[in-house]
Amino acid sequence: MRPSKSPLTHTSAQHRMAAPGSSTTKAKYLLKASYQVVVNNFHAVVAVAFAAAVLWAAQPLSLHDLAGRLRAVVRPVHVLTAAILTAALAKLRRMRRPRDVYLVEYGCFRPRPCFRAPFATCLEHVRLLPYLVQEEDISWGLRLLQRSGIGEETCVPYAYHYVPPDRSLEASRDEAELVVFSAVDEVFARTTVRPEEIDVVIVNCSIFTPTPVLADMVISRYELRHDVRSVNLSGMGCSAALISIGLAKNILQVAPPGTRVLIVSTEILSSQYYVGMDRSMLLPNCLFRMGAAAMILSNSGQGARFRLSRMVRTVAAARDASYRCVFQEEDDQGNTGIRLSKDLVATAGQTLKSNIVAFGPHVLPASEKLLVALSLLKRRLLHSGGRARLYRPDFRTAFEHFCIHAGGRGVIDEVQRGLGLSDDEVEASRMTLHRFGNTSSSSVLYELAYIEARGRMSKGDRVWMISFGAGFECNSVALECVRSPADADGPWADCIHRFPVQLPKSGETII
Ligand SMILES: CC(C)(COP(=O)(O)OP(=O)(O)OC[C@H]1O[C@@H](n2cnc3c(N)ncnc32)[C@H](O)[C@@H]1OP(=O)(O)O)[C@@H](O)C(=O)NCCC(=O)NCCSC(=O)CC(=O)O
Repeated sequence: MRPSKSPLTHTSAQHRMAAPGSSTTKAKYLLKASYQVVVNNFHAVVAVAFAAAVLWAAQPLSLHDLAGRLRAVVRPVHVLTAAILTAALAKLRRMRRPRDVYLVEYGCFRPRPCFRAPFATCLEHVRLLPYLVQEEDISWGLRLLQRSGIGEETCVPYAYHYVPPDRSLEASRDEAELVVFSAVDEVFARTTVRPEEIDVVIVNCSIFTPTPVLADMVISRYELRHDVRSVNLSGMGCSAALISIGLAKNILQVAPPGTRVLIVSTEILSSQYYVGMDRSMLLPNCLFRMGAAAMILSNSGQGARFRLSRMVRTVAAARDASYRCVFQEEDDQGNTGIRLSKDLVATAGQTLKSNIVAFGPHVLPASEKLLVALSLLKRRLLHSGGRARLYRPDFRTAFEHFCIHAGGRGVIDEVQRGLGLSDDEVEASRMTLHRFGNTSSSSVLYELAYIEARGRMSKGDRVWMISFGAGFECNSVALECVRSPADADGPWADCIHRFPVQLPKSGETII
């Protein structure tokens, strides 16, 4: 059974439809709604006006006279030619259009409670480690953890529970087998697709790239066909799930009908535990948690859950500061880790801006595009340079749901501010960060699962997935729900009744 909508939170659609209070806001609301209806249905409005004008002009004529005049002008051969031409044009258009691509189903790894890393455990664990000796650094880490948006239920791999952490290849492989196979088992359990029906496998994992690669590990475990194609993406950070989706989409648009791609998105943490003292490199120990998601994509819509529409990638690696934002390197003592720059949040904001400049025109309705164009024109005409504010398009007119990479509280704050979203609209991201932590590339799928587990996804709803990652990249994917979920199972099954939870205000510490 799908849980009912919380009385405290409403969906973005409900939020937008809420009746405004005062008469001025009511008038503004009506004006905006009428503007949107007219501009977004411009063709229909013109057609209706034209038909009305014709009818008005033909008013003195009787129906019989009108039919007679039409017969005199339009011959059967004209009608036949027009019908053949229309059918041929429609066929040509269909042939030239790339094939539609669908997300058939997805599944996420749900960690068992034995993997939990509550704050008290982290604190005790870190005090037992031989590396972090400064009490000052320990309290800094705890403060950061408490303010990061991460909750008490997030999970780390077995390797992190050891003192000292087990950073061996074997530990990483064990973690990979656990999270990847659980996610793939889940996606197969949720569809009628069988492993032997998979034609292409794409696995993305940034840090851990064993030989043979993780894609081969999946092929071996599920005994996929000998002619299966495989791709393994590494080093592409937290935005790699959407990169994999983009790659699958490109393949499926030219592949024979019925082709299926299995995508696995994960980050394997075991070998990555940073044991030095550099704070920028300690940050990933605080933020990253275990997770994985598997997806089946196809160019056949049979049984599919979502249709993919636009995908836009923005790669800012040409700018040195962006390139070094998420950087794997050795510290002064030779300890390897990922350095997260203090500029990351600002860089994410800038890259998002470039991304929406490219993405917006494809997804926004005409009413929003017109307002952007008018504000650009105003700036030009007034020669005001940067002084006249550009209109910020309202992406809530294009999407009902937002899945923003749960990179950290700062990242979600920045996107919420940049896009002007309400707390309800970023709820899925904040709750995912709270319950599962930063699970890297798979986080957007946990967010999609949250929206579905809350019973908010309906047929026709549009979803915007936004991810950020090393490079530095900002990627966007638009999806449209073609079938709502049969159940609310998935990674949230055992805890959704407790969500949304009240989060500490930014800057507040708990202990
Ligand atoms: C970590 C935070 C929750 C902390 O927020 P706070 O509200 O506590 O305030 P704050 O920003 O002033 O930070 C608190 C303390 O941490 C320090 N601090 C913050 N960021 C730091 C960094 N990158 N390196 C070193 N120190 C850092 C500050 O100097 C300050 O220290 P002092 O207390 O001494 O003054 C937030 O800044 C945040 O969410 N940042 C973004 C996290 C991030 O980079 N996520 C992306 C992960 S990468 C990813 O997801 C993509 C990928 O891997 O590809």
